[in-house]
Amino acid sequence: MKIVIAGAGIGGLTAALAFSQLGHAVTLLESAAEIDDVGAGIQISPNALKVLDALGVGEGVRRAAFRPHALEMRMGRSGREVFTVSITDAATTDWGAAYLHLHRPDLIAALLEKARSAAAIRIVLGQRVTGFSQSPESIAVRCADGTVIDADLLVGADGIRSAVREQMLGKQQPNFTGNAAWRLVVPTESLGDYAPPPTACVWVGAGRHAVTYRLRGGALSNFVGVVEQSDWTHESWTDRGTKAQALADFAGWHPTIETMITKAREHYRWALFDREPLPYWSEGRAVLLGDACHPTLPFLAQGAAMAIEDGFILAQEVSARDEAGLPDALSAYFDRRIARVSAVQRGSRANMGRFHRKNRLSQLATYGPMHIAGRLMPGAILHQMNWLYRYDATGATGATGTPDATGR
Ligand SMILES: Cc1cc2nc3c(=O)[nH]c(=O)nc-3n(C[C@H](O)[C@H](O)[C@H](O)COP(=O)(O)OP(=O)(O)OC[C@H]3O[C@@H](n4cnc5c(N)ncnc54)[C@H](O)[C@@H]3O)c2cc1C
Repeated sequence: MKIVIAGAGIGGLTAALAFSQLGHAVTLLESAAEIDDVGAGIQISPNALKVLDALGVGEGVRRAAFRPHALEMRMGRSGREVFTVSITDAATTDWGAAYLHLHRPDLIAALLEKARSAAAIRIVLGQRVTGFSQSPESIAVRCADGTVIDADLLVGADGIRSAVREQMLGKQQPNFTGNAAWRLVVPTESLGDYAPPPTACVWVGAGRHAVTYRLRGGALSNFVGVVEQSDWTHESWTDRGTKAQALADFAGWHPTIETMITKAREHYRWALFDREPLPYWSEGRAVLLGDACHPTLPFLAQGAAMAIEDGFILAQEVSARDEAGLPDALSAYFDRRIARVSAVQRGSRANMGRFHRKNRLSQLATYGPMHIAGRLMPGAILHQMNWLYRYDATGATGATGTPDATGR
């Protein structure tokens, strides 16, 4: 089939590789003049890495990654440990792949290198998709410069403000959560004694939390700091912020946090959005994936992982039938994905509440049991991630995980 994909982000690139591997011709249209990504970190969990392996980018990703040895939670101001749980080799074996940290541009570069070497993928930069019209036989994809491309299937991988979704379901703003996320990356050597631990570490405090981890074999350190920003209005959503504002947001926090903010050269602040699950993801020959249909809060670090799984499963379902079976393929794709992504959306929201305990009493009630569980049953904390991490969209490892949080 002739597949047009709108958006060459993590989801669009993954889908392009999956479709081309299964013998389809792909045109990937990206509105930006260059494909790169913000200098921030991303956690790639085992469920996503299994897909990247199946697409032949796992090795490139591993070369660029950092592998943390533990999950940790600490109090933001004092740095006191709530729990530390080792990510053992046994856990990694059970999940079926490693848990990695990457610099986002490194992940994009690994996907892009593979896509550029695939004869069946044509990448067009600076080409913004504005809409589509379709008949039962084909779909015509319209671009901002007047170009029209005929295809058998249009995949909207065009992110949270998707033009493809807008045409399908009308213009609806995603919900602003009242939170903004600071994101910065800093060379680890510049931090001296205040380098963050070589773990995935969540620092918790009243109305805010931070996550620190290492990238690029440890050479870079990443900081994501989430702060309540309920006074923000539509106009402030694109306000990128300054170092002074980041320091003010985390004033009095542990020197690791303050030093990371001080030493970073660039400070970005992002408004965080959420959206209720959509009733459908396709209309005729147009279909959505990733943030275009399920923007996910970052509190389970699964937004990109879900886009990666989506792209692979969509290509599998489409390829399992001939063109006449396209409506069934798109229904099967939705049915295989909706329970899992909805559970991730709910789990992310619940984690946001857990991390942002306001007063001492609710902090004690939340972090106290976590502290005890970390000491007495560290395996139980890792076990909670099994439904997410064991899942294998490729089926190559026998799909030991479950598609949703109920364990079904
Ligand atoms: C603070 C923060 C931390 C996060 N951390 C993690 C993490 O650790 N792990 C994880 O798995 N996820 C994480 N996420 C989520 C993750 O970043 C997103 O879910 C993921 O990038 C979505 O990928 P996507 O391809 O669907 O969309 P996007 O990455 O938004 O890509 C969309 C692409 O489409 C292009 N585009 C837009 N409109 C058009 C158009 N009309 N025509 C053509 N091209 C278009 C854009 O330029 C872009 O390249 C985090 C998110 C945030 C905010």
